[in-house]
Amino acid sequence: MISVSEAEKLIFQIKLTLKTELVPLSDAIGRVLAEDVSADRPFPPFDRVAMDGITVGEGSFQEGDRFEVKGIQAAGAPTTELTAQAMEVMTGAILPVGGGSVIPYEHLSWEETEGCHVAILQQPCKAGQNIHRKGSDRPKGDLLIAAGRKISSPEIATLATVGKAEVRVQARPKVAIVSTGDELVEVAAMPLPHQIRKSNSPMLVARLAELGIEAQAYHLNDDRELLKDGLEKLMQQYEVLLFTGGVSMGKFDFVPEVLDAVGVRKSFHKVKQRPGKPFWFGAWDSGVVFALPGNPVSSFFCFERYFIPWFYQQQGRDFRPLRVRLSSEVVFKPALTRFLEVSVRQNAEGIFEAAPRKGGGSGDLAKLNEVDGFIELPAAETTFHEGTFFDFYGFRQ
Ligand SMILES: Nc1nc2c(c(=O)[nH]1)N[C@H]1C(S)=C(S)[C@@H](COP(=O)(O)OP(=O)(O)OC[C@H]3O[C@@H](n4cnc5c(N)ncnc54)[C@H](O)[C@@H]3O)O[C@H]1N2
Ligand code: MOO
Repeated sequence: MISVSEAEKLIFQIKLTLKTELVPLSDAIGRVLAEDVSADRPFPPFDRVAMDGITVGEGSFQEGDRFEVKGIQAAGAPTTELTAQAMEVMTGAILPVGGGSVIPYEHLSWEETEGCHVAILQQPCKAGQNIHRKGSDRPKGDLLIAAGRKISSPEIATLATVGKAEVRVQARPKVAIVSTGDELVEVAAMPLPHQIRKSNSPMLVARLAELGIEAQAYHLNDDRELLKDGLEKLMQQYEVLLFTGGVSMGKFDFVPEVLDAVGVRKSFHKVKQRPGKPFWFGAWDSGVVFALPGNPVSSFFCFERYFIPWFYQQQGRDFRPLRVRLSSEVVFKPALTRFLEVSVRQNAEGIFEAAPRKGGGSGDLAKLNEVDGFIELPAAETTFHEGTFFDFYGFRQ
């Protein structure tokens, strides 16, 4: 049996070659950028008027200075030339030729003299004020976003402004979830006394959807031949197979031997952890298998602890668990890493406090409704003191 950190290391060694694809900008949110994005023009692309008011010629001016005002430069109108001492200009307009600074309406009073509009300055005006100079944010060709960034709304704005109606992003891995076990029936079915409804696949499909992955769910019964045939077909179509169940010591736990029979190379079977000890992991040339233990809490926690960080790594992103403070002492004797269910609240000082939640074992899926995630208690210790910080794997958004 290997440790959690050894398991993680072996998992991280497996790298998929993710393809890229073009998607419309409207579908790019949450995807990972697969191209560098540079400024197609200077930012801003012209000397941009930054306040509604008037533009006057070069130089600085004093309170009481007077300007004859003629004409108006609206946003969206091609540039014009200053034909008097000043021209009205609107925010977002290109600065008229001859304009040297912009004085907002709030700093002006007005007079009508012999058919002329005259603006009188009420405050001093600095040379060049209220002009957002061409290229002052970024020069043309400047790298704005490097490939590998997860696209959020600020990136959408940048992509839009450089004209990316279509964006090259990393393709998502093709993922199948395969539940196993003859005791399992469909969600809509009425189970017989010895049966239960499938809950692991809907849970994992939902969790993958939160990660932006649309996974397909399959079920294979506890039969070597059926498992082998099913597995061979799935390996043709998918890059990631998430098995649940059938990996421990039972007489019908055929998953490890069938994976071996079809040529999936085992990286490890069994990890010094609770829950999730019988976790199996391996890969074939173009894909990877996470064979998660069937108990719902074990399946879920192994998915959170191993699949999600691995998925981040495939995308070139860092996965950093939040550090949280244990709010009461915990004693755990076996020499296993303990993934302990906790509720987490931020206290008045801004620290995240993790309160352990007692409950059943790894079959107690109802308990998951009452927790926010789990903390990882290292195998080397048995007493975990109040006030100590641990890594937190949260599953609520
Ligand atoms: N002799 C031993 N027995 C067991 C060991 C062991 O080390 N030695 N480990 C125990 C631990 S720990 C776990 S975890 C389980 C994992 O076993 P399997 O991966 O083989 O899972 P199953 O036996 O198929 O199922 C376990 C349990 O979970 C329920 N289950 C399975 N799939 C689903 C699903 N899709 N939705 C809802 N519930 C599911 C299943 O009905 C079982 O009750 O093994 C222990 N045994
Ligand atoms: O490792 Mo199992 O998940 O304790 O029931």
